[in-house]
Amino acid sequence: MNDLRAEALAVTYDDLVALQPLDLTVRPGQLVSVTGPSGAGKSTLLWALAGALRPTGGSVHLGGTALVDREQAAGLGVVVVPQGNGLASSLTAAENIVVPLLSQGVDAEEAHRRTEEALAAVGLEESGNHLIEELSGGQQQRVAIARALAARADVLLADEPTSDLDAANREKAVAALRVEAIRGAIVVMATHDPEAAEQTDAELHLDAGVAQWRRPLTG
Ligand SMILES: Nc1ncnc2c1ncn2[C@@H]1O[C@H](COP(=O)(O)OP(=O)(O)OP(=O)(O)O)[C@@H](O)[C@H]1O
Repeated sequence: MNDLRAEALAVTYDDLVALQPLDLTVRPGQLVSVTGPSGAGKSTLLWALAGALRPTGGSVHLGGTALVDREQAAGLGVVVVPQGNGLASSLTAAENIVVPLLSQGVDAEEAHRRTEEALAAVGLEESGNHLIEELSGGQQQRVAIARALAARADVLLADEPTSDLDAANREKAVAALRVEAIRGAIVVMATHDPEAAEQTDAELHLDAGVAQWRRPLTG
């Protein structure tokens, strides 16, 4: 698998500099947290890494390929767990996971197997048939994580994936992200949660768009 590399990546919204030029390389197998206060630029960085934002400056590459838009990045295995989960509320938890897999051409049996495994990884093996609108905020967040797990991403970008979770479920969610890294994925998680950040390999701290390593990546 390929490195994810940002070079002089910068984002400005009108007059607001949301992300100052940033160089970052994350390798397969690494789990990195992005921390910082509200408005620091964490989501902006994740969306820029996801190819969803056209940066004002710099570039993002996955291996030798520049990420130019969200569709292309998704096709290269770049998966996002968005803040606010992005699930279809009138579908069941399992349908939210299985439908995108089927639309990507994953064989039906394999799609259902991955869905069951992913729901189990976040402790929701009993909730697959519940409509999203019937689930709590924390359960919905876990479904969003499960959907990303089932996608078998090369790059998994999770925006505050544990914000609505209690301690036990947070542990499970971070453990599931760790398993993704062990599988060989690049995993970047924005978080406000110091305990979740502590469990990652490195912590990049953002403040007013300026990034500094609190714990740098090694290896
Ligand atoms: N689409 C947009 N247009 C204009 N300004 C934006 C836009 N999105 C974000 N911003 C601004 O850019 C800055 C960084 O926002 P961003 O959402 O990246 O921060 P964050 O660290 O993820 O915050 P939070 O922890 O609250 O989610 C903020 O000042 C925000 O108001």
